[in-house]
Amino acid sequence: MDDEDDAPPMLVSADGTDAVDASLSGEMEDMNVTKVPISIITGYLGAGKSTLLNYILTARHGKKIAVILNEFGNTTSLEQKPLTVSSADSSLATEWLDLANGCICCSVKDAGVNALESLMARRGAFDYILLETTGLADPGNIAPVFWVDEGLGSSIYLDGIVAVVDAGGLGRELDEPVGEEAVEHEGHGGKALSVAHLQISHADVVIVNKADLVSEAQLAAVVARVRAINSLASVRVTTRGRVDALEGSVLDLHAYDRVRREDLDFAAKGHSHLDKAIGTATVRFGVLGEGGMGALDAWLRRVLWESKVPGFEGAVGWEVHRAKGRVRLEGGRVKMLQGVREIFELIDGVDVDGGSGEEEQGGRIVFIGRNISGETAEAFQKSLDTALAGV
Ligand SMILES: Nc1nc2c(ncn2[C@@H]2O[C@H](COP(=O)(O)OP(=O)(O)OP(=O)(O)O)[C@@H](O)[C@H]2O)c(=O)[nH]1
Repeated sequence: MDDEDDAPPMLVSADGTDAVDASLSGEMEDMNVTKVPISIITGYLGAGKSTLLNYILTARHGKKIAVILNEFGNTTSLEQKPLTVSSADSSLATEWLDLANGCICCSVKDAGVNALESLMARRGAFDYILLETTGLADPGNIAPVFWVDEGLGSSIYLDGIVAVVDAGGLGRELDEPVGEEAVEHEGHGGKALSVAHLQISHADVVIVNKADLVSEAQLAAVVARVRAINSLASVRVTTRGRVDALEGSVLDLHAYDRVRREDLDFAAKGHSHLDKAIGTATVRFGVLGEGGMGALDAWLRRVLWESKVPGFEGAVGWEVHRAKGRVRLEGGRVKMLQGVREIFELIDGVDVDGGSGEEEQGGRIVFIGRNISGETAEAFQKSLDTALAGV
């Protein structure tokens, strides 16, 4: 939070003094203030999503929150037509409830982006949006709609994805998915992938809920399993969704517009092999010049857009769910990489870390996804080394 990466740009007057034109600063404020954060709450059936939402809505946070309970479970139609999901009855979008803590809650039991657009027409009435998905939703299909869509992107920004898991039931959901729960059967030498895997691998925060129903040892095992699946996410243990501090732990994560060094540190320290279906690969590289940056960008396109590891075409059966990284450029500039599935973005950052630590002598990218471990992870590194050699 106190990372200088996140500081708003300073306004400096044309004559070089620090004075800032008041009207200009007012305008800039207006532009910034109107962007509303949206957090996506996913989680398996009955894991405690509604309980967490109720807790958030009644907690003290001084925010006016709009809640959308939606039917994004049908991800296929959303994927095909992200902006034309129709709302059956737009009148449902205006049911406002006053909550005891001054929070205004608008519950939209509706199906998609149109609901959000009609919600945004009431801009000013709320300053945060929580979207609760159905238990079977795949967040990898939903996140890009809010993250990169131009129309919505100008009024909303994706703050983070929160996955709620049931401490007692998670093992079975991961290991023995049945029916719709099993999204991918074994193949390419990998393990079956469940909806629970997908929800955890895409999450920025995982809430391990129903802690009261398991022993300390079971709880520790579940937390370790979650960390093995997603070493980039932070993990919070709760009973009835009662998270200690909401801001920074569930709300206001800024998980898509910043990448702090410590975000990558944990993932880079190696990962346990408690889960066979989802793995982590960390690639490292030196400080890049312009040519190197171009080569990295081209390599990322091959990997993320075409699902190919250049030079290692035999490496198949893997898929990237989440990618985060920091690239150090000559001259002290930093670029931050954010990726969900095939979509990625390289955002300008500031080199606040100064490259002091050993880890930060160059750049790092962490990939999380299906069958990404061992040989595939090695192939990623060797392939990138070749791509960057001699540039
Ligand atoms: N013992 C215990 N029960 C919990 C906890 N959290 C939620 N529950 C109960 O578990 C049940 C399911 O919780 P919900 O919050 O409705 O779960 P959900 O994920 O919204 O469920 P769906 O919308 O059906 O997917 C409810 O009966 C809750 O009261 C917890 O930490 N401990």
